[in-house]
Amino acid sequence: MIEFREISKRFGKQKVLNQVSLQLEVGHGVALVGPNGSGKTTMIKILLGLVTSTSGEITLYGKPIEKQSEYRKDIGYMPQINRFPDNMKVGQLFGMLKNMRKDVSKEQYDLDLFKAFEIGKLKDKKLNHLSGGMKQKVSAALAFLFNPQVLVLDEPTAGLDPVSNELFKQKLKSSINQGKLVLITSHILSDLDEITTHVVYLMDGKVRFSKSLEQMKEETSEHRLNRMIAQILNREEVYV
Ligand SMILES: Nc1ncnc2c1ncn2[C@@H]1O[C@H](COP(=O)(O)OP(=O)(O)OP(=O)(O)O)[C@@H](O)[C@H]1O
Repeated sequence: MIEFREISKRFGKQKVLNQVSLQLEVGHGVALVGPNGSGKTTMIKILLGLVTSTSGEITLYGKPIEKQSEYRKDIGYMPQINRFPDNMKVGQLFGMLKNMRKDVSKEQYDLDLFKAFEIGKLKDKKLNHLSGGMKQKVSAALAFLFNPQVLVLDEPTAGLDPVSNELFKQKLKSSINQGKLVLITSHILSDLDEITTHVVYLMDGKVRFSKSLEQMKEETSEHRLNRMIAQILNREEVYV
């Protein structure tokens, strides 16, 4: 569905992504993991058109995204850092975005997280008065609101309390089961355990490995994501 074809990115002299090729399919829960600074957020931003690649291309259903303007509408995005308009109230933000997306009817809205996180109760609160976790909840509810086929979530669980974290994971699980594509980054691997169907491990701007969970389970005989990843990395180091 989405293909990264030899994507490279330089910031000045620094090569942040080095010929990254990757295929992402509907119905997959893809965990994009790797050390700090390995290029995860940059990959996501290139996919969303927020940063331009130095070379390579990304295609959606075989067509380069550069030539499409509407493709972003089908991607729900939760950024690592939320930048909401300071003086706006929560209710006003939802109202404004609904007005901008007249292409989606009310019946199509996905209000599961909006309801689960009780965002309605926050409608008169100013966005800059929200706590970090509340902002994450607003951001999560917005990412799902217009029922996109693809969800791109950059460290979405940071700051969520345990109950909200669980509600969020269940929502991700059911979205993947419904055939959506979820691309998620997190350093908290236990948060990814139940939702991941594929792991892409990025290191120094290169894909160190990209495997399905089944493949990783078979190769390692482990059940937890952190142990599987650690074993695969250790084993590869021996052979390098
Ligand atoms: N706008 C920018 N200008 C210059 N360098 C940048 C810019 N954005 C990112 N970088 C650099 O690119 C590298 C990769 O950053 P990126 O945010 O993609 O990493 P990450 O894997 O998401 O890291 P983390 O796990 O810490 O969130 C880092 O060295 C970062 O300093």
